[in-house]
Amino acid sequence: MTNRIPVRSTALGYPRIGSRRELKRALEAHWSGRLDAEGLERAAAAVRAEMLDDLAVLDSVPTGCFSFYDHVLDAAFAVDAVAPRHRRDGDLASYFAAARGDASAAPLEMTKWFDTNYHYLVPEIGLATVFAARPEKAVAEFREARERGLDARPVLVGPVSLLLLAKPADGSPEGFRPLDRLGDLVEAYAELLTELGRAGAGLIQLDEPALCGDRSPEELEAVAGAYRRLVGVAEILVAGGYGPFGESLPVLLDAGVEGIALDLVRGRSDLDALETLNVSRETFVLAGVVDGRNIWRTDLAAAAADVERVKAVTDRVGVASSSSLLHVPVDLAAETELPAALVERLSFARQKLAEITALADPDGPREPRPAAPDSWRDDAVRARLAGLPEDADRRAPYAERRAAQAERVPLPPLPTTTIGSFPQTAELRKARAAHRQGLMIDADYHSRMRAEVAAVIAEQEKLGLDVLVHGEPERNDMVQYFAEQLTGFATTAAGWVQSYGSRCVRPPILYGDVARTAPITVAWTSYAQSLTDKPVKGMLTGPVTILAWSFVRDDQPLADTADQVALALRDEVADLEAAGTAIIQVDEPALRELLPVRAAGRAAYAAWATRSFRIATAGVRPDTAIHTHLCYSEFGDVIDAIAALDADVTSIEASRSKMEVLADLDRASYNSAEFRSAVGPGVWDIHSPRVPDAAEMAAALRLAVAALGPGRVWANPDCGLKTRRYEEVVPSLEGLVEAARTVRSEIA
Ligand code: MET
Ligand SMILES: [Zn+2]
Repeated sequence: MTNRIPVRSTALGYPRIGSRRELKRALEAHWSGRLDAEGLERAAAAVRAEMLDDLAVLDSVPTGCFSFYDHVLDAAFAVDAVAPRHRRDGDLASYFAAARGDASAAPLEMTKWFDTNYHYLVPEIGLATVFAARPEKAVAEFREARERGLDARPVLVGPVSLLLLAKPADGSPEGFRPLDRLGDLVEAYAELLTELGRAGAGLIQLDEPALCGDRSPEELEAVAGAYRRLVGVAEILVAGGYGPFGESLPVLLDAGVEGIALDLVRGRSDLDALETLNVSRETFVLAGVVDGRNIWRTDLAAAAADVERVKAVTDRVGVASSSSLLHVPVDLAAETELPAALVERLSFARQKLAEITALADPDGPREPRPAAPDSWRDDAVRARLAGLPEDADRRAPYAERRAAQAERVPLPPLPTTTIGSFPQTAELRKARAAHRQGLMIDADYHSRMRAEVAAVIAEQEKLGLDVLVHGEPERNDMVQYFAEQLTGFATTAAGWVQSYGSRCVRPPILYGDVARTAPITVAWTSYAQSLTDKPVKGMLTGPVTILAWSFVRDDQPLADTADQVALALRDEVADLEAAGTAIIQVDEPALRELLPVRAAGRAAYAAWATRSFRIATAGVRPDTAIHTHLCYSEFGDVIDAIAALDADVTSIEASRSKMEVLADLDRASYNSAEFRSAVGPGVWDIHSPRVPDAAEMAAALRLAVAALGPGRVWANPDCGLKTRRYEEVVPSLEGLVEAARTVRSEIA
């Protein structure tokens, strides 16, 4: 080990889509054939140059965090772990084939990155995967930074996380786990590190976020072996970034890594552990005190105190972000419309770099974060929540509800419905843009949207669906739409955050107490209902999803914030019911996303998350049906929580995962004698342009009937139809109605 302090200030990673989403535009132009590979590379170089301009204020500059699509895919390509079906002429073509698929090959699966709304591509690793170092990207980006005279630090996803995030390649033998290939993979990493060293790299950062999850003794053994091998090759900084390293911390330190980057925002228990571990004063620790996941200004006094605690343990301490800054927008300066009191309390990526350098400067500012202004507080909401009866989240027993609902809205077995949205056509988006820019007056915009609702109702009547929707044409986004109409929320002009590939989202900012000032959706639902005798579902977004897809205040527990959102929704639900709506769907697609990475936090999460949903929904009469919808797979972990939502009908993603969810449902309280609620396992994968035929949807419905019993199955797609085109929607729904009729006649 060296005695120098290698890093005083750094970030673990940085937004890479361009401050004005330049890379998004270049990628989409390239994919549509309007920009050649050279043009794309020019745009990418400009984005990297902008990143380096920003990062230059740090004394150690992370490199290699640029990506054409995804950093996990970059790591797979850096060790040549490319599935045979994705190999094309040229690396870039192979890379995009893996990321997006093409006519001859399905893409890699995409899934959520820890408890974030970022999606990574899942590498496929098998016994036949041949690892080989492909250091070109890492070396080139390192050199780009060095040529500017910066002290550059290459960053790569580490080998253990790469394998833990991977899935077994098709055809792998029973029991094979990608981690079984760690020994071979580590040799490829050793070569990557060697090549980076040859190019002049000193410290190299390996991201091991998977070590922020629960790891078995066997996995820890593997971690120890891998790092003992790699520390001989380079000076390695291991970063996590999504919680505490916990049991992995002593393993990494024992393996002799040069340094460790701790997440002192979400992984504060590592700080306590560090104090008891008896580490050498030579240990190099990066104190991740600037939150990489949220947009609040850092409390510099509190952060400096944490840095001091680390300094009491070791002599080599640097200041860093808690995770990559990938999860926050680039620049607060782009927001000119936000209220001053909010701006003063915010910090986006560029502002966070300034906070990091300030904290690294012994004479830098140390002011605490200013307290929230009184105007952000709503005592009425607080009083109402405090006075909420203990049983405000409880409804009548399911059996009683079921009978009352069947009487109020008689439906055939296997009722057909959709999830809410109908296609957001180019024309609708144009109208919305014109309205936003002030080029279309409110009245014209509303009549345009009402005409769309009427068309969507007419289409559904023609198709013969049983439970209709208004189609959500008026909603720009299922969270932002509600955020715009609730107090305590702000929306940004340019606060884009990468969600996957070229896709970015603009999460609203939930800064204060939340309340509803007027009904939000009632007029739309009532109008739709006035056009048809069939029941029209009311359509709301649930409290957990609203939180998950926003930047949320961090000055009180998430549970309290969720309850405030729930109360606002409870009023909306009550107004829908008063307007005569018999079925109200409250979507919770993000229920799985906020599930804590470690098992220890999960029960508490499930308790508050499901209670907030029930607060939102339990105010209704027994004869009003509450539906919910979830659409990202891996339900196994949250199946009991889904049951605890106590919805009357749950529609759920099932077709991509080949109805596997039915097995999970079988284990859940769904099957308990007192709670046998209905389920709509999606029989049409709306994430693909493919039109399924009636026979295949009927086969899926038969599986569902066999698993759940005929009285409990609904027929519906996997998710809303907003991203699809009518050319796909109409024939698919025709097939769905036909499939339901076929299976209905079989069980009659
Ligand atoms: C991501 S879940 C989407 C649910 C919403 N009701 C829709 O149909 O679009
Ligand atoms: Zn969905």
